[in-house]
Amino acid sequence: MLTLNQLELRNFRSYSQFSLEEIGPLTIFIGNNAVGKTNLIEAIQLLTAASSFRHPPISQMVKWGESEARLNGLITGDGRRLDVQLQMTGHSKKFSLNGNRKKAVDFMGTLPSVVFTPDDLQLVKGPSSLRRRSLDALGCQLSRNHYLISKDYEKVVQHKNKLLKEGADSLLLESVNEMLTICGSQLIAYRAALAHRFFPVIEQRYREIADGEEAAVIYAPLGDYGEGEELVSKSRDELREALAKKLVAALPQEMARGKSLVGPHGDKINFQVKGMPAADFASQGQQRSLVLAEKLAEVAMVEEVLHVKPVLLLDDVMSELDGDRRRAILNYINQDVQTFITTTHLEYFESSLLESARLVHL
Ligand SMILES: Nc1ncnc2c1ncn2[C@@H]1O[C@H](COP(=O)(O)OP(=O)(O)OP(=O)(O)O)[C@@H](O)[C@H]1O
Repeated sequence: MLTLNQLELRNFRSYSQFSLEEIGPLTIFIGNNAVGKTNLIEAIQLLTAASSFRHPPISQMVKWGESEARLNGLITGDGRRLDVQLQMTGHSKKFSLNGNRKKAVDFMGTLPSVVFTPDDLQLVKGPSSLRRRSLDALGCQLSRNHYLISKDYEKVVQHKNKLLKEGADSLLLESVNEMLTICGSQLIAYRAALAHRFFPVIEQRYREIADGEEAAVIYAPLGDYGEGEELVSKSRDELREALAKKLVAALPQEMARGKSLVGPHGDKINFQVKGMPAADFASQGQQRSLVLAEKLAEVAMVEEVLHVKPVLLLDDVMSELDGDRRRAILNYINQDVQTFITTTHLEYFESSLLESARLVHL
């Protein structure tokens, strides 16, 4: 099993220097508010998933007054020793693996991670963009193509929005729509394939956490193209045609509003509990169970697809969960997933767990 064995931060956020060696299966970072706990979770996420859940500009991560930040990690296991490094200056990020420069896309599969923060509790009732981002973040860690296509699609939509704002003519917009159709239908196909595999795992985890209560997660991007089995059975050509038609129909309205309105950047992903839309009806407890089910399902998916156990990063979520839901997470931790937890108080943890943890006071 691959694990993060050493971690070193230099001039990263609030840290001039921080290092931790011989890291074991469970580490708990304890400290007061603003002491730098989340900064450590972010550093580990950058060295594993090559991204930060905070989505900051690079310059924000370099310690104030410094010109360069550096993160180093040593990943060991399965007879391997991997030195991972991320150097950040004002505008650039450089990843390297065993001294060789890597693109983010080639770096991110080395040791994946799943992160759970209090912000994730907005996933159920918050805007669809949060659920799309969450699905794509998993997809990007699982598949190089998902990453590349979502980046390409983002660029084309940005370009189209710029043209729409500038009042470009329909001929130019139609040619951009052709590119959008190609990348967009591919992105839909990747999302559909992932959702088809991933959502039943969320539903299963939810049943386990919520005493058999039924939940569903639904991705139906192209209206009458259905969801689940029906959607994944569509060929790439069918998806392309369906998206192209929608883009043609929407163009006059897009030109009038100066904004791109159709495509996977507007896809809806919705949770249901007992057949009802969770965004409208789920209680606080049901929302927490859904998000927890999603996170545990992410761990399972990474393991199933990449045959690597991800690192689990739990940023200050224990205080947000009740006893049963905390136990559901801690059960997972027992199933040997290397885990990092931040907390301001240790009272949320059972003594047996604390005995097996390394406590790092900040
Ligand atoms: N680029 C930076 N340079 C210096 N300090 C920074 C930088 N970015 C963030 N900080 C500081 O890091 C601190 C926040 O750290 P962090 O978010 O890790 O806190 P935390 O321990 O998780 O707190 P809480 O328990 O309140 O969530 C703040 O004091 C902030 O000012």
